[in-house]
Amino acid sequence: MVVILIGYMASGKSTLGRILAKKLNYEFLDLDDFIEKKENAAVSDIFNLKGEIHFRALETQYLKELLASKNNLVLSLGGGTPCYSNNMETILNADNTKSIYLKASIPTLITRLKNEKSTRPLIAHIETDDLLAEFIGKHLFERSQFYSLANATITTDNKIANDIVEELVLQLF
Ligand SMILES: Nc1ncnc2c1ncn2[C@@H]1O[C@H](COP(=O)(O)OP(=O)(O)OP(=O)(O)O)[C@@H](O)[C@H]1O
Ligand SMILES: O=C(O)C1=C[C@@H](O)[C@@H](O)[C@H](O)C1
Ligand SMILES: [Mg+2]
Repeated sequence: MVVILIGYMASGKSTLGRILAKKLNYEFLDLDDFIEKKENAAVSDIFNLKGEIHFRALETQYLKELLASKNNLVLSLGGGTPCYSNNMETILNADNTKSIYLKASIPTLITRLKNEKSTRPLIAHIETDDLLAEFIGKHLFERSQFYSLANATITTDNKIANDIVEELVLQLF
């Protein structure tokens, strides 16, 4: 099986994906990290030097490659992956694949992202906390239509990572 973790920036995809993979004895890949290795460049540099459209094309290309070639894999997507190039359709139609939306509330995301803006090119330039909060609210609203297509949704607010992973396992088997 390929388990795909979906969610907004800072929803916990990378953190929880790593723990889940260990528990299942599956390989773990983070799509952002995979792109960085393949392209030998940081995601923020790809955005800044070649533009978001180029990044989205790479993201779709590597997502398809991984879905076609891997099994026993936990794959954490980038925050925007489900929202471009019919990627959600690709994921839902892939064989032996289960997608899970890690749903975090706006206040939780704001708290986390305030401290972690610099590595995330879509928000790195937002200067004040108020503007960041406004951006996240609107952006999450636009993206929720894609995220909520996942096979299952798990709310993550006020839960410790290990408990969320227990819930994830219950959704899978
Ligand atoms: N359940 C949790 N409780 C508290 N903090 C958490 C939890 N899950 C993740 N975090 C923290 O939230 C931050 C974001 O987590 P993580 O990097 O895993 O998110 P992500 O979804 O992979 O983000 P991105 O899409 O930007 O790669 C990290 O500092 C992580 O330690
Ligand atoms: O939410 C997004 O669109 C992004 C999230 C990150 O995981 C990276 O894929 C990149 O910074 C874009
Ligand atoms: Mg991540």
